[in-house]
Amino acid sequence: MTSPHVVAVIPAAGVGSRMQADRPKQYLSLAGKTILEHTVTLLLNHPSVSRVVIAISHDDDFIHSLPIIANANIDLVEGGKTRADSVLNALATLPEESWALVHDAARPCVSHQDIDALLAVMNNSNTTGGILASPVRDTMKRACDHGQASLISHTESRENLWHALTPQLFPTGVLLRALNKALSNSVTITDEASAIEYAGGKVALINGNPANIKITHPADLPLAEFYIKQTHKVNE
Ligand SMILES: Nc1ccn([C@@H]2O[C@H](COP(=O)(O)OP(=O)(O)OP(=O)(O)O)[C@@H](O)[C@H]2O)c(=O)n1
Ligand SMILES: C[C@](O)(CO)[C@H](O)COP(=O)(O)O
Repeated sequence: MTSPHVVAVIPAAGVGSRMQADRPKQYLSLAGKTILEHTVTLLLNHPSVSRVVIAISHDDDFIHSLPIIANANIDLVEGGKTRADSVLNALATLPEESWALVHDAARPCVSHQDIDALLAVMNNSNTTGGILASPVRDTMKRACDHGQASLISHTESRENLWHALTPQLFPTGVLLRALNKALSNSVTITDEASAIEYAGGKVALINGNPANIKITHPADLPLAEFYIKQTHKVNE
């Protein structure tokens, strides 16, 4: 049986406002390469990934300075106003029968081992697809919504609560239709799984390494640098 066509989709069209850097965070340097180069390289080097599609901002001034972009298995598409729009634009260029492995550019520390565990969902007929996720480990508090951020409103149960990570893996055609349905109904979509859930699909949670952090704030950079050095040893 031929293995399904898996295409990595990398949303990389954000501005990284929370990072407060002089450039979009995916172009900040970690361990000698940009964050985007780390992410693209690890996906290109995975044996099950046939192509990589990167969604970039229409005014991206950095992408063409990255040597890896010349790779024949990389396509660039224009991103959109939101992450979901950027993913949609990339999905529109893929074969309907492929599987889309959607992974944030800002998550350069994912391991091939975790990607292998996620890919197994393609053989599970009981679910639409799956996502890497990590169980919540802290007590969760909901803040008061009276503008007093430091006050606790109440404690939420953390039972069965998970952090959604990426990659998130779904059949391309199913995901495209689910995203279009959710967005056309003005549903707030912050990950692919929420669109699949909205469309009535079943999403498998695959326990992933919490080192697969999304670089969001300045404090994440030294942590990501440490994890990247660990992940390189594992992925090689
Ligand atoms: N319109 C957008 C917004 C985000 N992203 C991408 O989605 C991923 C996760 O989003 P996030 O961490 O929020 O990145 P930014 O939107 O850049 O960050 P911020 O919210 O701090 O501005 C990032 O790789 C980002 O580049 C995208 O492709 N298109
Ligand atoms: C997709 C994601 O990384 C899963 O946790 C997250 O939803 C992205 O959120 P962001 O606000 O776009 O960074």
